[in-house]
Amino acid sequence: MSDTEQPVVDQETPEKGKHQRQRKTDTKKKPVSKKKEKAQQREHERLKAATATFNRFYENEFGPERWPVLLEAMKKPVRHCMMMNKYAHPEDVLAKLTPLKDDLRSLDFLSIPCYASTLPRFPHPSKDRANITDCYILDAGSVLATEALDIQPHDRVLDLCAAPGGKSLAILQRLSDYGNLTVNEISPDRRRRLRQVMDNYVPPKVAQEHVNVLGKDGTRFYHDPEQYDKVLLDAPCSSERHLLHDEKEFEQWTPKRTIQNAKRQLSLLKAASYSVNVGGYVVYGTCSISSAENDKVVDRMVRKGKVPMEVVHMSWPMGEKTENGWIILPDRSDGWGPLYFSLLRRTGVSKEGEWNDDEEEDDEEEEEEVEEKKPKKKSSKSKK
Ligand SMILES: C[S@@+](CC[C@H](N)C(=O)[O-])C[C@H]1O[C@@H](n2cnc3c(N)ncnc32)[C@H](O)[C@@H]1O
Repeated sequence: MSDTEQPVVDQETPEKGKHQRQRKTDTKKKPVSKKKEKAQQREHERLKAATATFNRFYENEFGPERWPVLLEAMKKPVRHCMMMNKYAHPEDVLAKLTPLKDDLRSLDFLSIPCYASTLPRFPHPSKDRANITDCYILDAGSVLATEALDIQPHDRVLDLCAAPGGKSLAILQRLSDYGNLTVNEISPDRRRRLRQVMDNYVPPKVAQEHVNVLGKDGTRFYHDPEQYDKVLLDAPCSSERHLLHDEKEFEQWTPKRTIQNAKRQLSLLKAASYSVNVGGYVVYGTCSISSAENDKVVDRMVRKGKVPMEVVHMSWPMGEKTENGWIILPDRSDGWGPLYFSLLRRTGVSKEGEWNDDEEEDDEEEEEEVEEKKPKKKSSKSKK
């Protein structure tokens, strides 16, 4: 799922990856040493190979007609929206929005005030009279994922992979004085950013009484069994759209990466399911387009049944229905996404002591699936 926070992005100019910047300097045609030339050649070959593998893999997923269209849409800059912060003073917020009213479009399908903009740039978030920041810029798809949890004012909520905190903030917008939110983040640097977001957006009294920041490994989050009404698992994932804008990261991509991610995602989903009440809900989400990281993770969670979970099939205002959830893809959703999410409900108590017994067997199963997908030389045919 998308890890977007306060990007100062130009909405119309494509984000310039290092690759694009590199090309610009290359056109100056300085004499290049043989050694440098060879290094450039190797770099070029690596990129070409990664591009070919990437395209083959996802053409297999989406079919030869859809994939090029989706790829082009993903190369465009991510579309953002402006989520208003309910803790900011209403008069200050009104003063900010009034001059912008012709450029903002309210996203009415969301339950918290969010705006899309026709401006090339969103206005910067600013401080209200009490030093609370008034708005947060994020991918609108991200708000949709938290909407799926249908947060009630009194809910006890866990955000298991929370930094930098856009979705935690979206959850807080719906909680009242009776609810509380636990935000967890493993990375110390990112946790610092998360705390900063909480400090900037949430009044100290609310943060003190209703927000709990933890730094645990989410795959081992087993100390709070059946403690939460709702759990958001916005899982670390392949983030293919971001990869397309970062040449160095993109070069590292192989189909194995999606399988490694899927393993970690399943461990996180198990812990999330263990933490939710019987009858409570987990939203599992990613910003990956790989079904191995999306429907298949949910499938394996439900199939294993050690914490009994069922998929809740619901209707949704945007995106495409998948086997276990919804996916919002930028070629068909006005530039938003990618975002996958699935809503799961816990249906019973967990069976103690049987947690990890057949994980190894599962992992081998998945590795085989990827190996099988490798096409033979030069075959451009896909299964769809
Ligand atoms: C997709 S991002 C979350 C974005 C966040 N929900 C938001 O809306 O701002 C995933 C986060 O999970 C964290 N993470 C990765 N592995 C983790 C683990 N084992 N336990 C907890 N957090 C983890 C990453 O550091 C990253 O910050």
